[in-house]
Amino acid sequence: MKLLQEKWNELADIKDELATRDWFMGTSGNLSIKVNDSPTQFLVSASGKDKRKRTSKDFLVVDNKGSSVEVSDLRPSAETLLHCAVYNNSTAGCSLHVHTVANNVISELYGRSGKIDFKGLELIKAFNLWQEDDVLSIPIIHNFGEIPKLAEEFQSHVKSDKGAVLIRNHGITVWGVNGFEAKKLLEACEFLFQYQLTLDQLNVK
Ligand SMILES: CSC[C@@H](O)[C@@H](O)C(=O)COP(=O)(O)O
Ligand SMILES: [Zn+2]
Repeated sequence: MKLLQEKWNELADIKDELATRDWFMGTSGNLSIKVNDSPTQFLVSASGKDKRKRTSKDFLVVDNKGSSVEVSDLRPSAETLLHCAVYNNSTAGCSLHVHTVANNVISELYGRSGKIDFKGLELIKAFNLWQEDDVLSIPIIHNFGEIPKLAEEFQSHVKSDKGAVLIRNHGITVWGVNGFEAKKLLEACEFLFQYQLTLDQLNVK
C-alpha cells in the first residue's frame, strides 16, 4: 500500500475512534497527519464535515502554509494553520483537535491563570513525565477569532514533538510523533480534565 493511503487509513481510524467517544459534536474538531518531510505536506480533515462519517472526501493534502497541493473541491479545516504551526515548529507527525465539555469547562475555570498544572497523577506519564515531582503544565490561550492570530499564539507553545494546548471555551489541540502517540496524549488530557472537574465538584463547600 502506498504511504499516502496508509496515512489516510491511520488518520481515518483515529477519527473513527474519537468519534466513538463523541468528541466531534456539531462537526467540531479536526485532525492531521504528516505524509512528507521537505517539503512538509500533511493530510488534514476537510472543513465542516460530520466527522462521525467515514467517506472518501474526509481529508486532503496541504502544504506547510495550509494550501491544498492539488485542485480540490474540498476546503481544508478552518483551523489548518494550527496544524501548520505544529509541523513547522516540531518533528511531530500527528495533531488532533477536539471540543469536549470537560476541556471547555476546565479552560474556563483555569483560563485566568493561563495554564492548568497536574502533579502526582499517574496519567502525566503519557507525556514522558516519570518523576514523582514532575508537573504537566497545559497552557490555556485566548480563543482569538482570527485564525492567523490564534495560530500565532498557539505556535509559541509548540516547543517539542509532543504537547497540548487548551483554547479557552473552544477545545484542545495535542500533537505527538505519530498517530498512536497523539491519541494517547489526547486521551490522557481528557482523563485529567475529567478527574479535575470531579475533584473540584467534590471540593465545593
Ligand atoms: C462547528 S464549531 C467548530 C469549528 O468552528 C471549529 O472550531 C472546528 O473545530 C471545526 O472546524 P473545521 O473547519 O470543520 O475543521
Ligand atoms: Zn475547533
